[in-house]
Parts: sequence; C-alpha cells; structure tokens
Amino acid sequence: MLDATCYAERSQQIIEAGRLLYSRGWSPATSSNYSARIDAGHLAITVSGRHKGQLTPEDVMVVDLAGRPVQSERKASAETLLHTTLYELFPHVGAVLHTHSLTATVLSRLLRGQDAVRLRDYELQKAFEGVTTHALELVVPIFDNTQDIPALAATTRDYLRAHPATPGYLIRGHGLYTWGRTMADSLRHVEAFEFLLACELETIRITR
Ligand SMILES: CSC[C@@H](O)[C@@H](O)C(=O)COP(=O)(O)O
Ligand SMILES: [Zn+2]
Repeated sequence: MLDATCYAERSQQIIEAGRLLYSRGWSPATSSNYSARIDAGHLAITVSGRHKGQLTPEDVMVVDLAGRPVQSERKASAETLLHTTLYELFPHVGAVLHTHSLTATVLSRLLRGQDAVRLRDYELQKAFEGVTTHALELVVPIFDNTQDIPALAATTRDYLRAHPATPGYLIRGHGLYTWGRTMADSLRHVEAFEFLLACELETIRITR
C-alpha cells in the first residue's frame, strides 16, 4: 500500500526541482528526468516528454523498482531504468536527478576517447557526501550515449557495483546523473558538478 502523503511530498519535491534546474539552464525543454524514493520498492518519477520547468502533479507518476508503472496509464521517463538501477544498488539513495546542461554536454564530447573526468584539488569536491578533502581524486565516469537504455543501465550497474563511492556519471553528449539521500542532497550535487565541470571546461579552453 503506497503512502499517499509521502507520494504527494515527493511529487512536490520533483516539481520544485524541475523549476530550479530549468531556471539555471540545466534542464532545457523536455530534457532531463527526476525521481524520489517513496518506499523500499517504489519511486516517484517524471512522466516522459514533459517540460521540466512547468511540471504539475500530473507530470509525476509511480513506478516499482523494475520500472513498471503503478496505478498509471502514463509513460514513465524513457530513462527510468537508469533511476531504478541506482535505488536497487544503493538503499540509502532517496533522490536521483538527470540534467542536460551545456557544460556537461560539451565537456563530455570534448573528452572523446576518455572514459572519465578526474576531479582533483578542488575545494568544492567537499560538497559531495562523504568527501572531506580536496586531495581525494573523484572519478566521474563517462559512458557513451545510446538509445538502448536497458544496456546502458546494465553498464552503469556493473560500474557502480565496483565503484560505489562514485558521486555521479556523465553520458557523452547527453548529460549528468547524480543522486543523494534526499532531494536537497541531490540538488547540491548537481550544483557542485556544474561548477566543477565548468572549471574543467574552462581549463581546457585556456590551455588547449
Ligand atoms: C528532449 S531529448 C531528451 C531525452 O531523450 C532524454 O534524454 C531525457 O532526458 C528526457 O527523457 P524523458 O523520457 O522525458 O525522461
Ligand atoms: Zn537525458
């Protein structure tokens, strides 16, 4: 039995996240998808194809951990399996955010042939949960883009099982996935990534 109050709260968090991420230019048009855990087996997630700056309660629905819609005829995000993979792997994860910023898109394209962004010596790395020093290298994997989401979900599952401290990942030419215990943590992680990835992009621009 789903907790209706919890669902309403999670749905509202997703709507507000969309307004914020759209206003920052990180979720243009109908790009991006967001989710929040309701209980051990269910999450609230954005309906596919909706404008993320103008979300209403009708643009959020419930799926189970297999990505199956619960009590809804609507179509969940095309990338639902990338979300459910994270909730399945990490019981502490309470929210997952996927964005399409210019910085994440351009940087991941520029690093063609590289499988990760390696962040080191940035004080802001400490914005990620569990990171207490700039001196620790944070590896942000870059997976090649594909329309085969089950295959990409399997790739991310294998990687994250082997590297559970990963704070997020990039999909090349596509965008960022990051997560956290709460929606607030996940939003902080998006903001930190945007700053750090912009630093990397600017460094390449200046030094190349
Ligand atoms: C507008 S193209 C972006 C989509 O292909 C996809 O990458 C995306 O982020 C949103 O898909 P959605 O099915 O609405 O969750
Ligand atoms: Zn996307």
